[in-house]
Amino acid sequence: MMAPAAEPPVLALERVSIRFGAVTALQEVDLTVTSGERLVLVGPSGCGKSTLLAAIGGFLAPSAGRVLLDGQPVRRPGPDRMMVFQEFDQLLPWKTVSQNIAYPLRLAGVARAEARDRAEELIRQVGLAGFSTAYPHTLSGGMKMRVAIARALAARPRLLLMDEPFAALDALTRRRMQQELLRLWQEHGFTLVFVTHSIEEAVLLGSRILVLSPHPGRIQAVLDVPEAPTARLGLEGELNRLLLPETADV
Ligand SMILES: Nc1ncnc2c1ncn2[C@@H]1O[C@H](COP(=O)(O)OP(=O)(O)OP(=O)(O)O)[C@@H](O)[C@H]1O
Repeated sequence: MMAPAAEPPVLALERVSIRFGAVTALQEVDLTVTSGERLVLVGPSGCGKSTLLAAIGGFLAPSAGRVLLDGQPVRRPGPDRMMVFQEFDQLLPWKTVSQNIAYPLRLAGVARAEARDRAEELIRQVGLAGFSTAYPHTLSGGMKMRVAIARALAARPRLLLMDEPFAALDALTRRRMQQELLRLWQEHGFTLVFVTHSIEEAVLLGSRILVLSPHPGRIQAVLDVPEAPTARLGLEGELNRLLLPETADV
């Protein structure tokens, strides 16, 4: 009997290197991400996390190697890879909440009525019912982040790419957004690549954690996140030792 074929990865990086002049930001990174995974990238400042995300997004071409989405080389940004940043000004200030969410759909050729319906559905799902016609400057930082997430999910991307999305939020809002992201993941089952500096956030949100080491950026470790809370605490300890070796025993 033939073994069942393994599901092809949504994303594959094959020996990806990225150089900026004399600086090698990433060196020969190999990685695959399967459908529904929540991959979190951690590592010290300057290790290449944002560079890796930009290459997946199609904003940066690798100096060597390939980035494949569903087996096809990534050459440019596209609505199949929606990006969420930490900046509060990532929304278009002259468009309402609903228009901000519908805009990328319209650009991707979705009909006006369907774009509006999808926007309204996502507005409800991220807890912003009643704010469809509000403009970004009237919203709090947390609400703007909800709009950015709604906009990304409305496009039904193959990959949701998030670059430290909650880093600029206050601690309480950050916690709430983390829980809501997990809830949205349960509803939508999207595939997530998430960059953070926070070990706690990585363990909370990730199903797998990739640790990068700097200069040049390479994969130092790939760790599965266990379900059991005690095992998760152990993983936090392990990540602390990997990322802060000099302070691990203090
Ligand atoms: N456009 C660029 N031009 C030149 N060098 C760059 C550019 N972008 C990134 N770099 C360099 O590449 C390396 C990786 O940067 P990157 O921003 O990807 O790291 P990071 O892990 O996201 O850092 P941080 O956690 O501080 O955001 C750094 O040495 C950085 O100086």
